[in-house]
Order: sequence, then C-alpha cells, then structure tokens
Amino acid sequence: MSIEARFRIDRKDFVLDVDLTLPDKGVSVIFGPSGCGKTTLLRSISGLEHSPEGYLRVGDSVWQDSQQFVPTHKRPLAYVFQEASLFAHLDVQANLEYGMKRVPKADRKVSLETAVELLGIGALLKRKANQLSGGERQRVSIARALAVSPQLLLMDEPLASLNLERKQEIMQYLQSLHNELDIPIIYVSHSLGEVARLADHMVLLDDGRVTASGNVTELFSRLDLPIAQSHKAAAFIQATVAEHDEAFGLTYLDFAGGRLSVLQSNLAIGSTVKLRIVARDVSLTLKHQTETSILNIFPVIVDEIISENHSQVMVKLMANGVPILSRLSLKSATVMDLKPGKQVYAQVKTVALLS
Ligand SMILES: Nc1ncnc2c1ncn2[C@@H]1O[C@H](COP(=O)(O)OP(=O)(O)OP(=O)(O)O)[C@@H](O)[C@H]1O
Repeated sequence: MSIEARFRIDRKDFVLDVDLTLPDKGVSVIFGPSGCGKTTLLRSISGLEHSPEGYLRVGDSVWQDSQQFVPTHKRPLAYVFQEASLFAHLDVQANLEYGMKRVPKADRKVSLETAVELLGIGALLKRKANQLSGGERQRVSIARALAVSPQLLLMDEPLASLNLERKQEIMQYLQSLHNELDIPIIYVSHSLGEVARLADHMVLLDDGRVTASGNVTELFSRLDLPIAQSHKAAAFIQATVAEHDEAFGLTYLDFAGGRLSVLQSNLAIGSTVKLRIVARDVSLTLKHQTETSILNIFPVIVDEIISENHSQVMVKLMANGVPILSRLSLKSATVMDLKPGKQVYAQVKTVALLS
C-alpha cells in the first residue's frame, strides 16, 4: 500500500497544487527552496490545512475525500516541529507519557522503553523539560512522537534549530529509527545532506508544484534536475560490507558495479551501507590505469552528457545499472570523445560512507 495525496490550497500569492503517491515505508523527504510550500503540504497531510477538494489515503485508511475530513486529532499521526514543544514544567517521563496515554493499549506498537532507547534519552527521564539542551529537547520530542505509535510520522525540519554537531548526533538516531521501525516518515528539509543520509524517496517541490518524485538514487542522478547542477552533485549508492583489510587499514565494499574501498570501519561484514560519490571526485580514463594512486576504479558506460557552462560538462555513467556522476572539463570530454554508449573507467578519489 502507498500514501496518496492530492491537495490544492489557494492563497493570495501562493498556490499549492500537488498530486503525489509516496511509499508507505521508509523516509520520504519533501525538498525545495524556502517558501515553495513544504510546510503547507505537511500541514495538509496532517489536516491542519483544509484543501476543500483534497484527497488523502494512508495505506488502506482514507483520511480525506469528498465525503469526509478526519480532523487532525483523530488522525493516527505524530508531528515533530522545528522547535520542540514540550511541557516545560513536566519531566521528560511525564512528557513522554502524556501523548501515549491517549492511545488505547491495543494500538501501542512502540513501547515507551523502545522510544527511550532509540533516542538515547534514558538518563534524562527525571529531568524537567526546561533543563534540557536544544538537542536533548528535540530527541525527547521525537521519542514522544514515536510513543503514540503513529501510523505516519511527519517531521518539519526537525534539525533546523540545532548546530552542526547536534544535527550529526540526532541524524544518527533518525537513521536507527529508519532501520528499526516500520513507520513511514514524511520529512521536510532544505538540506541536501539530510536528504542524502535519510531519504529513500524524494519529492522536489517548487513554487507549490511537484517537479519530480521518486527514488533518491534515481533523482540525484537525473541531469535535468537542479540537484545535478549544484556544486555538491553526487551519486548515492548502496553497497555491502565485503571484507576488512587489516594490513592496509581498509574496508572493502561491494556494489553492483564492482568493489570499492574506504578507510577501515567497524561495520559488520554483510551489512548494507549507503555511500556518496561526489561528481567532482570522479575522473574518467579510456583504459584501466594501474599506475595510479587511486584505488577505486571500475568500468562504466556513458549514459548522458550535458554541458554545464562553456568549460564544464556533467556526465551520467552507468556502472552495471548503478548511476554515477562525473564532472569534467569540456576539453577532457572532447579529447576522450565521450558519447552515450562508450565504455570507459571511472576513477573515484573519495567515497564517503553515510551510514
Ligand atoms: N498562514 C499563511 N497565510 C498566508 N500565506 C502563508 C501562510 N503560511 C505560509 N504562507 C505562504 O505560503 C507559501 C508557502 O509557505 P510554506 O511555509 O509552506 O513554505 P516552505 O517551503 O515550508 O518554506 P520554508 O522552507 O521557508 O519553511 C509562502 O509563500 C508563504 O509566505
């Protein structure tokens, strides 16, 4: 089953007009510039915004159609905002129990203990909410959202008010939520870093309209979308931890297109990881080079080339079906006579391990 959402909200200077199908598993990120309607879309899903002609189905439950509009408080969802909104005078435990008590026992799929453990807040339970740091407050808000065992979790830039260090820390908790819970998450963000680490599905929103919606790996490698034109353009791939090489301090990762190495990690053999390969770190050669310091080399087929400006091109490559991007000078592309269908070798300078 999926999530199906159709809304039209008319405001004086802004129209949200969307027709979306989202997976009912994993994290779907709504991504777009400030003012494009991300929060309005999330509010429409929650029922805080009423689009008269709207339609919303989550799995097999219809929350809105021409006959009915389930009010927000009756929708089995949880909403995490940018700023944590906890009861300042209550301790963390009481804050967590507050929402949970409204949920009938039979519907409690996430126990308080699980929520506490997933967000690492066991040591904070007796602390008053106004004695927490910003990052701790946000972790408690997320745990409180989980404790109501929602069928859908909505998160509106939950990391926006935190500094980089706190962001990284909470991101780890969000990743483990994603791995361990079966609750679909719709997550608003305007950070490509968050999208890269958390998203399975991405919706690009621009001026109230959906410009693309699909699997993250696929959207990041689409040359017609603005993400491929940003200086951070990158490919995201899944790989499996194959081997640790103690002698050289490396870990080998296998993906459909070959074997990659990263600095040795303590990841379990056989576990799945997400990797980022930035387009400007990928160079191409016509022959397999052996006299090079670059370790990560694999064959690829040129799929598409677009010119970015008068001196630079972006090349989409396929490594046995896995898209990889390479940003090159126009001169290199011309000298190598790159064209769709040509087989070349990708040399990757840096592979970043995201999870
Ligand atoms: N209550 C409101 N009344 C009228 N216009 C509003 C209201 N809330 C938002 N808007 C306008 O609707 C448009 C979409 O706003 P929205 O908050 O959904 O964008 P956003 O993509 O979430 O932005 P940001 O990333 O800055 O949070 C904007 O033009 C905004 O000014």
